[in-house]
Formats: sequence, structure tokens, C-alpha cells
Amino acid sequence: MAHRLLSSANRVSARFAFICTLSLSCTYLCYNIIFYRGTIMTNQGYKSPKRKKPQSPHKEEGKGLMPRTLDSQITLEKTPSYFVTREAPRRISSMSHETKLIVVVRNPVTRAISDYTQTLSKKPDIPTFEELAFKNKSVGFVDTSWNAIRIGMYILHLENWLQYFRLSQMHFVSGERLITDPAGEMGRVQDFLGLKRIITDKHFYFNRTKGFPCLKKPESSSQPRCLGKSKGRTHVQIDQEVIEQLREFYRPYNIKFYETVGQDFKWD
Ligand SMILES: Nc1ncnc2c1ncn2[C@@H]1O[C@H](COP(=O)(O)OS(=O)(=O)O)[C@@H](OP(=O)(O)O)[C@H]1O
Repeated sequence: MAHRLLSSANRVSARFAFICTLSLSCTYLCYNIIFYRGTIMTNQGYKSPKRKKPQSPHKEEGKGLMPRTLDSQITLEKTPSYFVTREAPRRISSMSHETKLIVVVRNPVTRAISDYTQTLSKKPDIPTFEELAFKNKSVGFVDTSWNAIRIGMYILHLENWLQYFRLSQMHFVSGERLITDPAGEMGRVQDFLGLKRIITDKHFYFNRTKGFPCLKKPESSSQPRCLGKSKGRTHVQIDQEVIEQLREFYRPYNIKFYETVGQDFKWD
């Protein structure tokens, strides 16, 4: 199955793109917009094993889950947690060395608060953000074992990916610019995937009620399309002092990340 999937004799494309990045950093939006393009097949609709959390793709399992695509199509997979899953880069690279990776990143402090806000909406009894974020708040000792904090240390995860993929195979989308300039950001994604720029300014409008850009009427529907209620909800209020402490904490990791990817995301 795996071999057939990659064989050009079967007229099946070997072009894969993974959006395998950080939960709560607009990956869903990016995925949805790309999906509106006709050239892309996704693995959705394929029977995946029932599982609570997405697992890192096993070599064979990953291929089995991918739809067969034509040379003119790209197979797209979106699982935010892959970016921070240790085995994911090795497994994805053993599936295809030429896979393209799209990583949507966002200020790690905002990301942590967003992550906490989401957990709190499901489990209202959890400790406060401050209690979880620090081992010792008075000395600013941050608890890096808390996932909401650890995921934002992007450079550590990226180094794991760079053992298996070239930087030129990766494209980093700014979560902040995806909100302020969705067309510009999606233009760069289309360039990276080698696609003609079809998604442009005329596909978006700013929805005042939602407070975010939304897609104008997609071809398949008569209605405009905004993301759901759980995307872009009001964040829990966090003390400015706590935010400053976390900014300090993330600064060296951010700087190393900017240097490695060659882009300044201006989170400081
Ligand atoms: N156009 C538009 N509409 C709504 N939300 C938008 C949009 N663009 C970006 N965002 C930001 O996307 C954040 C959710 O990211 P994800 O969709 O990647 O989350 S998830 O990983 O699928 O859970 C979500 O984070 P929160 O604001 O923390 O909820 C949004 O800020």
C-alpha cells in the first residue's frame, strides 16, 4: 500500500504537506483556507483508528491513512500536536523525505494563556494559571513541565525536526499576521506549496461580531464562513506582572528561534 502510494506508475502523487504545529495558534484556520482550494486532498474522510489523542504517524499507518492523490494534487494533514511529538519527525520523514511542513506560530505567552483558557472551559476546577505556570513565582521559576509552557519553547521542538528535515522544507506562518493580514499570510503559504495564488484579499472580510477575519461565501456554500465559537474566545485575565515574567522567560528561546528560521516574529 505504502509503495503504491508513492509510485508514479500508479499516477499517485508523492506530494505531502503537513500542518503539524502548535495547538491554539490558528492552524485550523490555515488548514481550512488551504482546503478551499481544489487541488488539495486531505486525510479527512479516511478511516483512522479510533483514538483519543492523535498519535504520531507510524510509517505504515501514516501512509495507509493518506488518500491516493493525483500528481496535480497535494495531500494535506493537520495535527497540531505533531510539532511537539518526539517521534513525529522521524516517522513523517520515513514516510516521505520531501514532505513540506507548515508551522503556525504565535507569541508563546498568548499561546499559553489561550491553552489555559481552553482547558478551563472544559475543566473549571483546575488551579489558577499562575499556580500552574510557576514552580516558584517570587523568583520567577517557570514550570517547564506544564504543557502550556513547554509547547511555547518552539526552538526545542524545531531542533528535533531539523534532524530529519531541511529548513527549506518548512514554512512558518505568523499567527498574529494571519489575523491582521490573512490574505498576505496565505499568499506566502500558497507560494511555499508551489500553488498559484488563488486565495487573495477578495476572499476575506472582517467580521465585527466575531472580531476576526472570516471567509466570504465559499463556492460550496451560500453563507460566509467564520471559525467556530471556541476559536477566538475571550482569554482569562492574567496579571501584567505574570505576563512580564513569562516574556522574560521566553525571550532567549524566541531569539534562538528567530535566528534559526531567519524571521523575527516580534513577540518581545
Ligand atoms: N479568523 C480567525 N477566526 C478565529 N480565530 C482565529 C482567526 N485567525 C486566527 N485565529 C486564532 O486561532 C486560534 C485557534 O487556533 P487553532 O484553530 O489552531 O486551534 S486548534 O489548534 O485547532 O485548537 C484562536 O486562538 P484564541 O484567540 O486563543 O481562541 C484565534 O486567536
